Amino acid sequence: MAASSSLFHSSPFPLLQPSKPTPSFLPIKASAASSTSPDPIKSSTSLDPCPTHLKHRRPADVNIRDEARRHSSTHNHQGFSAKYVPFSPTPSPTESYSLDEIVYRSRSGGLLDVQHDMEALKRYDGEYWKNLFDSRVGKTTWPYGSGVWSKKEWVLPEIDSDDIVSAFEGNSNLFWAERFGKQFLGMNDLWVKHCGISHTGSFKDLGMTVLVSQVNRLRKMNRPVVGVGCASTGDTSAALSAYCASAGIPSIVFLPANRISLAQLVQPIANGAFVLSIDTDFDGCMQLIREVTAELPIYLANSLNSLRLEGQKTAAIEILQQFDWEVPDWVIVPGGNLGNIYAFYKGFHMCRELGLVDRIPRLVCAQAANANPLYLHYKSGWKDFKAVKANTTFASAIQIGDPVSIDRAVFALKNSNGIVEEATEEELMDAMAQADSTGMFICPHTGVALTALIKLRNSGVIGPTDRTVVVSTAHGLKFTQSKIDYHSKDIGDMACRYANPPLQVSADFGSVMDVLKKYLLSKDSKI
Ligand SMILES: Cc1ncc(COP(=O)(O)O)c(C=O)c1O
Ligand SMILES: N[C@@H](CCOP(=O)(O)O)C(=O)O
Repeated sequence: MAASSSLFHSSPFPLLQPSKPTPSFLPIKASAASSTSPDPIKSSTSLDPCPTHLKHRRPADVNIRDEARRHSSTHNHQGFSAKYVPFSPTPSPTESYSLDEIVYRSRSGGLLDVQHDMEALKRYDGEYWKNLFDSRVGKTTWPYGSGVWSKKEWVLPEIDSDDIVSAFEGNSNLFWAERFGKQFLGMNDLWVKHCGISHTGSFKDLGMTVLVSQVNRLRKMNRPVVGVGCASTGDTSAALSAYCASAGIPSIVFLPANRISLAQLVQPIANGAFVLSIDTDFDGCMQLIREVTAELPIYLANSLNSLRLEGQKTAAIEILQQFDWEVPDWVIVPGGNLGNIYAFYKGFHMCRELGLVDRIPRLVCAQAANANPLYLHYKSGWKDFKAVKANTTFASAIQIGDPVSIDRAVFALKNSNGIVEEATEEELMDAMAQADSTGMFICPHTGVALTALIKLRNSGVIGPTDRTVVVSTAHGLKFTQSKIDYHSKDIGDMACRYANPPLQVSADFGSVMDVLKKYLLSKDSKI
């Protein structure tokens, strides 16, 4: 097939070092150096009745999944593998589980981690992986068009592409926060990784595509998985229900009643999930789903399940890729159940171990002061961890007092020379409003991360020229009520200093002209 041979070239990368073998299943970038795969854009002209890129199009009755299926039947042995091991700096070599087992905890009751066969991955050097990942960005090739599955060999190497449930998530915008950086922080190398500009509006899509794909595989293997369930503060449930709906798998979500935004609540409802609104907080829901999934054939979709983090870690790899594999100095991540901070660490760490970069950034985990168990733990010098009762916060998705991934987060922070910061309600709402006033439209959790940045910048820990990435975890449109409250100055004990309420004006030309002149004068002294 002309189309598949250009997408899945079977010859080695022309530009890669000859000492390393090149697996035949990997696609290559169309390159001017290749006589068989001319650059489709360069070789077509606007006068050509049938441009070259159309001549190379797959036949009309073939879709991208069929194309991948045909390809995998000829190249089904990749040689890479992964398994569950107890989460530990030195995992016991005697305890491990296949990813096809349904297991969330180690024998001792501790967390699990997905361990890749690093020796197999190391058979290819850093340049190789960089070229491979770069060659897949922005394509429609199944499943590599996804920012997660473009790193498939590092995520779930053994899954059949046909079992993958993907919305081509990832590849999210790394936004240069030019005005926010200059105006509020005196910084010119500040970036916001918009993980929330995504299929269901949060970074959870990155992990959920992996988890639901594995569930799809398990169900095809006739494993006892009738449905998939989670406890949620609103984003995990949205992602779970969307991915399950797209694969026709039942989803069950436990939501803390009256503690998530309306936009988040409507997502699983619209996607056909079985939604339980439970009169408790997130920690209560988490406890319940753990008990329920131990009894019923419901697969656990929270980040306690280490599969999720395999997808989430690709956001870290993507950041490096977007900087042409240069390492930023700082990455700031808002933390709740604390899976994501470890996922970022793991992504950066893998890139260093496999030779794509030579160091990792310093990580900052940012918490709401109203739900700050990690911050308190950090401030105590990592003494005994104590769960807290999480209080209401505008950053409602991180209103979590007993995070399941506490051990993973501590490990990530200790190994990245990391820092934990906190944000009061006023600080996080002001930061969100300031960011919005420079053209963003962020969620309150991103406001928490920006507050951490502001504090670390003011104290001089983060320097004016440090390249810094703030991870934005959800879309601001999910949290409009918090913005309405702020801009209406409708929040007790909060000055709402950056509120921008609409002006009521009567419907006559004179009144409208008066207010407009006043406004323009305030903006431009030349008028
Ligand atoms: C929008 C948003 N930001 C941040 C977080 C925190 O992520 P994690 O629980 O992995 O720490 C969550 C969920 O917990 C979230 O939904
Ligand atoms: N913010 C999360 C809380 C649960 O986190 P998880 O990563 O363990 O699923 C949510 O949106 O539910």
